[in-house]
Parts: sequence; C-alpha cells; structure tokens
Amino acid sequence: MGFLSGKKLLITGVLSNRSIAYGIAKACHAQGAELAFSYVGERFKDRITEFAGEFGSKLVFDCDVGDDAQIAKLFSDLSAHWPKFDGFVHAIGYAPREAIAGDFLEGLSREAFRIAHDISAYSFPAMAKAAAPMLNDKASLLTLTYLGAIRTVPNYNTMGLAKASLEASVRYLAESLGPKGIRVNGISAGPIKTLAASGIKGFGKILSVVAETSPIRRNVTIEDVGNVAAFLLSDLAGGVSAEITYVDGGFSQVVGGIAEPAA
Ligand SMILES: NC(=O)c1ccc[n+]([C@@H]2O[C@H](COP(=O)([O-])OP(=O)(O)OC[C@H]3O[C@@H](n4cnc5c(N)ncnc54)[C@H](O)[C@@H]3O)[C@@H](O)[C@H]2O)c1
Ligand SMILES: Cc1c(CN(C)C(=O)CCc2cnc3c(c2)CCC(=O)N3)oc2ccccc12
Repeated sequence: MGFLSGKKLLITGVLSNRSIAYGIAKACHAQGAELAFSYVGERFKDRITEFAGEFGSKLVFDCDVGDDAQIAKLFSDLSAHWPKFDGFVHAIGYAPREAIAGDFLEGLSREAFRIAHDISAYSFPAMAKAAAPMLNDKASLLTLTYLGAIRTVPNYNTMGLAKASLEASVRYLAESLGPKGIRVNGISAGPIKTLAASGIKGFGKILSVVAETSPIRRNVTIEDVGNVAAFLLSDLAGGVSAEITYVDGGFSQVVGGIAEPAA
C-alpha cells in the first residue's frame, strides 16, 4: 500500500518519457495514485494515451491552457469520471523562443511577455479556480518552477519574470484554498535535459556547471523530482503549503566558482 493509495491526481505536461511530469507520474503511480493526464495537441493523443496506459489509466484530455474554454472543458470532461479528485500537477511552461535567449531587453516585447506569463504563470491559478469545486479536502496542487524566478540566470530572461509570478501564485493560492484543506506548493527543479530544454543555447554548459558545483555533485533527474512531488502531493506533507521546495542537489545554496570542482 503506497502513500498515495486512494488519491486521484491529474498530471499535466507529459510530452515525452523525459518530461518532469513523466517522472512525477511514475513516482505517484508507484505509490498507488490513480492518474489522469492532459496534453496539448491532438497529434500527441496516441502517445499520451500510451503513457497513460503504462500507469493503468485511460483518462487523457486535450487542453491548451491558453484557452479558458479548454480549461473549463478539461474539468467538466474529467468530472464525468472523477466527480471529486485530490489534486493536480502543473508542469507547463512556455515563452516565445526570442524571450529565452540572448540579451533580456533585446528579446523583450509586450507580446512575448504576455504569452510567457499567460502560459507559464496565469494557467496555474486559472486551473486551480476551475478545479476548486471538484477538489476533496486534503487535496494538493503542485507546480514546477526554476531558480531563474529569484536569481538572474543568463538567457532565462522573460521566463524568469513569469516564474516569479508563478511562485507568488503558489503563496496566494495557498492562502485562498487553505481554509478548504487544500495545499499548494512548488518544486524548483535543477536543469534537466527535457524537450523544453532542447535548443536552449548553452544548456550543456549549465548542466555541467551544476553537476560540478552542487553539493551532491550531480544533476538531478526526473526520478529525483518525481519522488519529492509524490511526497508533496501526499498526506505525508500535510503540514507543507505555500512553499517552494528546491530539488536541485543544493546548487542554489552554493556560491558558484569557488568550491573545488568534483574530483
Ligand atoms: N527541464 C528543466 O530544466 C526544468 C527545470 C525547472 C523547471 N522546469 C519546468 O518544468 C515544467 C515541465 O517542463 P519539462 O522540463 O518537463 O519539459 P517538457 O517539454 O517535457 O514539458 C513542458 C510541457 O509544457 C506543455 N505546454 C506548453 N504549452 C502548453 C499549453 N499552452 N497548454 C498546455 N500545456 C502546454 C508541453 O505540452 C509540455 O508537456 C515547466 O514548467 C518547466 O518550466 C523545467
Ligand atoms: C534551465 C533552463 C531552461 C529549462 N527550464 C527551466 C524551463 O523552464 C524551460 C522553459 C521554456 C519555455 N519556453 C520555451 C522553451 C523552454 C524552449 C522551447 C520554446 O520555444 N519555448 O530553459 C532555459 C533557458 C535559458 C537558460 C536556462 C534554462
């Protein structure tokens, strides 16, 4: 009997078996959770249906979080299977490419800023608002953020601003939903080679610097993130809310460039 037995959880953001959301789904399934999935793009339906099958689930829904009607439809369709459920994972992030490369100001535009904040930040409270009437007490909401929200990470640029907003939404959602017994948290994950990381200039360098600098002297994996996510989604974390938990091997706590590189 896993520590998520009896929990019904919606997982967004599974795009490949390297997705952080895939690691989270795997860990939650291993602890006995019942899972549902959302994805974006009809062309991925078969792939996501296959992933869901790996986790004993047939519940897959197409939802572009940039469209309020699709968010509403996601939860009305889900309610046909799950009148009530126990939480969701928001593993969604996007900014136009020019907004996450090169000089911050050169890549800055009102449209790129709007899109980054709409998809990467607004979508989390928007999903929470739509899901709230269906959430059991002791439900748990979780989003994924990055160090670039609080520290300047070269090239992360407008995504850093969106993640700062996302992290603030964790605190305000926790305040709004807490009286209903619902907890809201974030995981700030270290860099992981996923599709969202592909094509990022200098990503390889970021990975190697982190592997050399972080106290655990390695990069984190989607399994590392998945295990902490499963904990935060469970009643074991009943006393944790409005919190950003770092799953980055301690990297964010070390002043770079001073420690001896790993032997
Ligand atoms: N990979 C990393 O280094 C890293 C580190 C810290 C945080 N994160 C965050 O983790 C989360 C998951 O990203 P990932 O690294 O697993 O990459 P990924 O590409 O596997 O997942 C990103 C997901 O966002 C989804 N998405 C994008 N636009 C969407 C939209 N309009 N509607 C619905 N879904 C949409 C994609 O379909 C995809 O499933 C993101 O929030 C990302 O910012 C990633
Ligand atoms: C780490 C790290 C990441 C991974 N990460 C934490 C992320 O949050 C990735 C976010 C992301 C958002 N939008 C897009 C893309 C990635 C690539 C494809 C695209 O067109 N748009 O991205 C970086 C960008 C610059 C510097 C570091 C990083």
